[in-house]
Amino acid sequence: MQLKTVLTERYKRVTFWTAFSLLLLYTVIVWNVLVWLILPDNEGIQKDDDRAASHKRQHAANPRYRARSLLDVWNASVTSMPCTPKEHVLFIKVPKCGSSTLSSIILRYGFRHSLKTALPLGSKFNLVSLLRSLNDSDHQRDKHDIFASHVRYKVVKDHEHLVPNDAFYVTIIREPLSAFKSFFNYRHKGAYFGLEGKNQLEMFFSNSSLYTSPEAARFWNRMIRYLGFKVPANTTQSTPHAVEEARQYVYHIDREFDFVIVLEYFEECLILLKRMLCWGTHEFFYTQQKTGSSFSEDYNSAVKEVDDPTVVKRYRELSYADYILYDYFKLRIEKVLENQNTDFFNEVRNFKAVNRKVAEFCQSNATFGETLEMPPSKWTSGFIMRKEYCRLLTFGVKKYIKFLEKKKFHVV
Ligand SMILES: Nc1ncnc2c1ncn2[C@@H]1O[C@H](COP(=O)(O)OS(=O)(=O)O)[C@@H](OP(=O)(O)O)[C@H]1O
Repeated sequence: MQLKTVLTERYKRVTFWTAFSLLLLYTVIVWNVLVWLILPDNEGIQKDDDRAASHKRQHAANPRYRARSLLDVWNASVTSMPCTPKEHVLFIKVPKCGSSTLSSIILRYGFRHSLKTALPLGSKFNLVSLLRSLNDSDHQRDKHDIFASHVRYKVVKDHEHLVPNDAFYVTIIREPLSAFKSFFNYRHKGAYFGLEGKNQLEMFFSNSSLYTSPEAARFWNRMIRYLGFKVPANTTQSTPHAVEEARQYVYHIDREFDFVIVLEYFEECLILLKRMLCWGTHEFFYTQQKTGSSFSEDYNSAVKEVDDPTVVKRYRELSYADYILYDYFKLRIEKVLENQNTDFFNEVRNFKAVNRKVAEFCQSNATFGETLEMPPSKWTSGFIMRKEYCRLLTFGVKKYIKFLEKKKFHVV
């Protein structure tokens, strides 16, 4: 009886341990099969994690990322954003339309958020150089997050494989005659045509041998041509056919771009852009870049203030396609603004006031280390801004290129 009990007990133990071992073996096999089945994904995840970790490491080690701390944005801001910031932006920087001001806003965003930015190679700031950079074998495989250098839309279209599919397409235009005046002054065209003193533009447009000269042929429709429109040959004056072609191209631009900013409504457009991109208000602070008077002392009297009706009429005829472009998008923005509520206009007012304070602080004699403190408001994140941050605000494209190349931002 005792022997039987002992045998039964042993039998039970053996059965238990056999069953346990089999179960363990089964678990190990199933586990291995599962691991084998999902291994490629795991590896992918691991690689991504490694990449993210190395990305973060680079940030920590790279002195240029210290730039972020120069503007401490208070998280307690009332403007919490229930949207995801768009980080793929293609900005077509139409010359003499306030494009450098907007470009530096966008480049700064790319810089502060460590985005991959398409920049010209070396210190040469021209289309050829940007193209060389885009065609560079190291870059060719990768898409770029940010495009904000001078580059014609046609060139971008030819390199569309480098632009993320979800990129936000934005450009800027300006009242055509103002843009032309800015160009005329910046490129010293008065001196080129032997004009001196006041009212140079009036003299230029009252002399047909000047405004019909081969040199002047490239003066007209500069904005729409930059945006890719081929002005039909021999149509310096608008004909119904030429007008229709230009109008069709403007519709095309409207379809291709998410937003066409009109300089005359710059701040309003910045707030609309801020909402569309879901960026913080502080990302849009700016100081005005490339003002005409900084290139020529007599800009105002020689060019800018010229409002002779003949000049206006002649320029309108010669640049008819730019006016079709401008009138269309100006009307568009005015309609958008008509539909905004008081909150929007209060936000614009608030932005102007805060940006003015920022600009004053940056233009003041405050020394490095001094700060500007802005409390949160209904629309603006509160922030503490150190004087050094002003450099980021005033940097133009060329400077960004230089220090992005060096991968350094010296804060002390
Ligand atoms: N925010 C804002 N509001 C109004 N006007 C502004 C603004 N930012 C730049 N500007 C004016 O835009 C002109 C310079 O244009 P760009 O920056 O496109 O020039 S450039 O092509 O990059 O050289 C130049 O115009 P002019 O002064 O008439 O020459 C700038 O003064």
